[in-house]
Amino acid sequence: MQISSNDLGLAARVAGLTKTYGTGDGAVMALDDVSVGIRRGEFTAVIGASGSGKSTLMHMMAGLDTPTAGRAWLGEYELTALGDRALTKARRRGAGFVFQSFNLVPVLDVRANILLPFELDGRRPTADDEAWIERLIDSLGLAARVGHRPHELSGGQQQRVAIARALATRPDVVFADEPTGNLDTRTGREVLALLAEASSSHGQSIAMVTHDPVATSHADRIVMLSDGRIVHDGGPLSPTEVADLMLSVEVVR
Ligand SMILES: Nc1ncnc2c1ncn2[C@@H]1O[C@H](COP(=O)(O)OP(=O)(O)OP(=O)(O)O)[C@@H](O)[C@H]1O
Repeated sequence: MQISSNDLGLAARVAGLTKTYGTGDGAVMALDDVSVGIRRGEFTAVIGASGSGKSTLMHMMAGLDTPTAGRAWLGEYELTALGDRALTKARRRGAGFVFQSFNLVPVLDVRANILLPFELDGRRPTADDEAWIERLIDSLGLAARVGHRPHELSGGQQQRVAIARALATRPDVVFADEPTGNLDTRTGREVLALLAEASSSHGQSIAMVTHDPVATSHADRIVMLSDGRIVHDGGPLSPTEVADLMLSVEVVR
């Protein structure tokens, strides 16, 4: 019988996930038998040193890449049971993305960038979607910028457009990969607060990958990877506690 993530109150989950890059002597095991679920409405931070497997895990959970072994579910779909076309569709419906490099389409204005997930999915926003998008544009402080193109915006504004785009379709999970990596400290903090607000006020499930202990301060849950394995999974921690945790894992390695 198929048990989807939804059946377990999870927005996404992976079981026994392994990812090996390359073969023979050059093979790298980026993920080693990882099982974890993203709980609905929670802001989960995935932390770990460079090379610990954070981005690989995110890519497998979001259906951007396929595992060597194990299974992955996103919302109602088992990603690892789908062919290419169905996988693309499941990812478009189930995942929103915020990347370090913003990844906005340069020739489209702000509004068209935010509406892009609908366009790609071949559907028109409903009246309810439109109202939600207007709310997002307002609450993210983009109302005066909707007709501008990305190069006319600051880095912080571009990331706010990326957040609006990721939230627009109310996906099962918003995956954020080092969302503050290209921003100054103050703008980075604002972006994190906006993501946290999306989770606390609107029940948006968020999985954020970061190696910055300060970026985890809004997270409800902290999952830590080391050498492709989960070595910590618990409630909120202060940046100092996160830094200590990362240091202790590095020392043990
Ligand atoms: N396409 C690839 N080909 C070969 N090895 C890869 C590939 N992608 C990742 N790896 C290796 O897999 C391991 C995990 O990489 P991953 O990018 O998931 O780590 P990370 O924790 O996200 O690191 P960072 O914080 O530096 O982005 C690393 O050893 C990396 O070199």
